[in-house]
Amino acid sequence: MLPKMLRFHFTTLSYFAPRASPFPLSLSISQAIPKPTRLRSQMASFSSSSSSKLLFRQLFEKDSSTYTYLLADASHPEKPALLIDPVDRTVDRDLSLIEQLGLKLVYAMNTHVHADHVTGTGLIKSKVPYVKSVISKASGASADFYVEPGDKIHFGDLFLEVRATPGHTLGCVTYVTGDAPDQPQPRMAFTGDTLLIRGCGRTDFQIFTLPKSTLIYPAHDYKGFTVSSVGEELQYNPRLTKDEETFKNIMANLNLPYPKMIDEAVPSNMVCGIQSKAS
Ligand SMILES: N[C@@H](CCC(=O)N[C@@H](CSS)C(=O)NCC(=O)O)C(=O)O
Ligand SMILES: [Fe+2]
Repeated sequence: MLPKMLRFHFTTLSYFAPRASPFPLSLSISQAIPKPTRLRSQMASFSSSSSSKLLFRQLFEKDSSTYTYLLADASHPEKPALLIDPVDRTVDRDLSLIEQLGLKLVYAMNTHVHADHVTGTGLIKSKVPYVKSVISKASGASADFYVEPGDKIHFGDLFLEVRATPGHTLGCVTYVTGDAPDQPQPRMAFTGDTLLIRGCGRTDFQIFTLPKSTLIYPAHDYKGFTVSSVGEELQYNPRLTKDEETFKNIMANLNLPYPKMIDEAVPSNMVCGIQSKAS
């Protein structure tokens, strides 16, 4: 299993979204489902602004120890925002915060199909109809837009890159802040469950091709950590610093309990959190 997880999956986009986008704020996504869509890879035109334009919040859902991340381009007139890995039971809290901050939520995204909680994306869409849900094509789940490795998700002048980081689930992706002059530095990687702080769901070394200064924001933490970096995890992650055989042995003997919500969470998350609707 491990060698497969180490493979690189970057792709060159072969087609792009048309310039006239029906999507609010002229963001990158312009095609609608039902066909899986690709995101425009064109870079946003750069201004001389600094990384201070990124508004960032790390939110926590205690029952599943899940982190939800809020990112927005605070310098853009419409303050477009996105949520990564929202949880259904904290949707009202998240939407209230977004309103208080004067942001316009445009994307509700998942790093993967979660097994331990129901995603908030469907509920968010029912409350804020113009929000579009996003998940990887490889996840097999339904959403408004499907991303693939190498795609870029623009919000205002900022964007996230999509990296394939399978292992925990086949369709796990990591969303990474752009490597460009006016993008936030250090880079930030939203790793889902692929890489946890001093742990992992399943490893994927693709994350470790990022600069050591890259900040790591996983989907869960069970020990009280909030953030790490590629350099720290390379040095101190008790699983990923082992050789392959030892790693396989550790992962085969985690003896984690069956996630309490898996029977409800996975079917729901395959349809964006609401079973009666497509997305
Ligand atoms: N007890 C929790 C489930 C905990 C769990 O299995 N966490 C997953 C990520 S959520 S799919 C995991 O990969 N954990 C790795 C670890 O080392 O803990 C519940 O019942 O929901
Ligand atoms: Fe998970």
